[in-house]
Amino acid sequence: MTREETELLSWIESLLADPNHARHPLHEALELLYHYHLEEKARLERMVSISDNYQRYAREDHLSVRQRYDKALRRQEKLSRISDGFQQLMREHNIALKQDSTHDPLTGLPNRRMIGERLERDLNDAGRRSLGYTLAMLDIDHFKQINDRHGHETGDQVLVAIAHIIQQELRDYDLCARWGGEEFLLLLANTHLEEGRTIVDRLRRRLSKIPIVVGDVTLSVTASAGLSEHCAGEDPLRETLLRADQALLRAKRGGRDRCCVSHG
Ligand SMILES: Nc1nc2c(ncn2[C@@H]2O[C@H](COP(=O)(O)OP(=O)(O)OP(=O)(O)O)[C@@H](O)[C@H]2O)c(=O)[nH]1
Repeated sequence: MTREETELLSWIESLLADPNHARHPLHEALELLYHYHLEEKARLERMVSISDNYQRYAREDHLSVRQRYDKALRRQEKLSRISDGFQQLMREHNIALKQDSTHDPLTGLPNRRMIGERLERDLNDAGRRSLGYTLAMLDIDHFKQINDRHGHETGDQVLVAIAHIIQQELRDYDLCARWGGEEFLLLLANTHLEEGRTIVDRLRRRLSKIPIVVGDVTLSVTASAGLSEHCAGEDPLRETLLRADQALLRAKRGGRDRCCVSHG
């Protein structure tokens, strides 16, 4: 209420209260007008108050819709992060599973399973077949003595070192797998038998010259090998490999530290 309004109202109140004006012809009209004004004023104040409340509720309602939206968005983002993390985990898990099923856990070399797949693929490749395809079975000599003298764990580390040397010595397109125990199978693609013998002999020489150090033990190893070249129509994992195995047996019987070949 403004100051003028307050003053006017208190003036009217004092006029109405003055007994000298009680019989004035306008007294009753002024009194009615005065009360009418007070009622109208109260009504107006109620309407303003309702309007204010309505605006406040509308603001709060708008705010809570936004808050709900933000919360849902945050939850969605969290779910997306969890889902991304889960998918990444599954991808890593699949890669690890594939690695475990196709590689030897000790040396990290491909295992028999991978060799089977690779042989099938390579030997279906007519180009590679015509360039020659040689298998070499390489076996470390007297490996049992290493285990017996230095313990199985040292033996393990020697196998890891041997795997490393073989891989360094081979060409990029060759493949070395751990066939079992101290036996390694080499797939020499684009290679005829005599070239294969040269490669494997070079590898054996290198293997025998490199000192293998495991903790405070330093030792050297020799290896024997049997080679066979895949012939057309031959089952590589049965017939060609069997011939390589027989050649290896001859190398062992012939005194070890040597290479024998099977001419098919
Ligand atoms: N440390 C270790 N030893 C292994 C592993 N796999 C096989 N061996 C051992 O390799 C040895 C192979 O022995 P043999 O088959 O008698 O052959 P060798 O002593 O190498 O003799 P030749 O092959 O006849 O020269 C055994 O003592 C096996 O226990 C392995 O993963 N780790």
